[in-house]
Amino acid sequence: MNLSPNKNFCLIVNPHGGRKKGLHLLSEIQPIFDTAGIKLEVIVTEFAGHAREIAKQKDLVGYDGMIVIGGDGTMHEILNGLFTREDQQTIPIGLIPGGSGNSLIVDLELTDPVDAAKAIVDEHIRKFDVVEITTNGRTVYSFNIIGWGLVTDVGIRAEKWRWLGPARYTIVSLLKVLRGTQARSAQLILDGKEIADEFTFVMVCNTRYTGAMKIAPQAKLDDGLLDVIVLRHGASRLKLLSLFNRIYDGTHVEDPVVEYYTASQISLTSNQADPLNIDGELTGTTPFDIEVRPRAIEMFDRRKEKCQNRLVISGKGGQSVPLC
Ligand SMILES: Nc1ncnc2c1ncn2[C@@H]1O[C@H](COP(=O)(O)OP(=O)(O)OP(=O)(O)O)[C@@H](O)[C@H]1O
Repeated sequence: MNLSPNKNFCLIVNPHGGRKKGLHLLSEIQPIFDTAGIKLEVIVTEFAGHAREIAKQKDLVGYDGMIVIGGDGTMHEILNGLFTREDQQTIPIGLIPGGSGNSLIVDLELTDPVDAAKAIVDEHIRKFDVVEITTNGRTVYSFNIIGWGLVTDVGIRAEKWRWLGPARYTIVSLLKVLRGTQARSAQLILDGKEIADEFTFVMVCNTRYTGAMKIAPQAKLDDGLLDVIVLRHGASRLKLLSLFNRIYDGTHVEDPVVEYYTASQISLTSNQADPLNIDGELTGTTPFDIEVRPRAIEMFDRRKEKCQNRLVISGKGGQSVPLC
């Protein structure tokens, strides 16, 4: 069912995301909203952090939703703006892929901007989990991943090589593996269960995808759980390269060196203050504490809400439990 006429949406477009086609995308999708009788108030971001400022401060009264044209970085800003509003108001978010990675949109299978726009017009609203991270005495909100170790090393280098486009993550990951990965000692606690060891990386995932990589193939956006991928230190370069090859279809998790857990409360303390990769942004350091805020954000999706089962996993075993 289409949105009834006279709906008003605020549309925030990042003209610098991805291949800088945000404004072009806007002209492509605008007719879909015009035809549906939906009024768009367009705001073009003028600086990094502007989307966050808008989401935090804009008077939301009279708007039926907020549309975002951008990538994971822009979505991260919107989420953190919304969740730190003084009036605690919220609004359904519609995402149009205008970045490089677009992890959430890949999860939702809405990588075609026209499909993403139609999902908004069709008004299928779903509630998704939000991740609350406490790091350095401040709170950061995430919808995608919290990465530590190799994952952050890749993010730091990839940021310097933005000119390579989306391929930068793959190229940098391969180079890091070939040069040899660093061992980091840490204590990881998953719902009270402690794992103390040397790790290559720990990745806490809310989405299945991070960019085009299917890092957490079992992850669900609305199950109140996070999927944790753990790689302890010690795997050979050859093993890491073969795993990297399998990360795109998610079969890396079938390898015994990859541990896969689900948890809703997670903390990690390492020997030194290591940087974190939160939704692709390099922000915060270890130690950190994580908690899920189940189904705390409303988003437009192609599908309507429906009750599903999911697999709750610890190490290598698992059991299927209903979500609702
Ligand atoms: N007007 C602007 N000038 C410069 N930077 C901007 C502007 N508007 C937004 N930004 C910044 O651009 C950064 C990148 O945008 P975004 O994350 O949407 O795209 P991306 O990095 O290409 O995609 P992804 O995060 O999906 O890989 C964001 O972190 C945001 O802060």
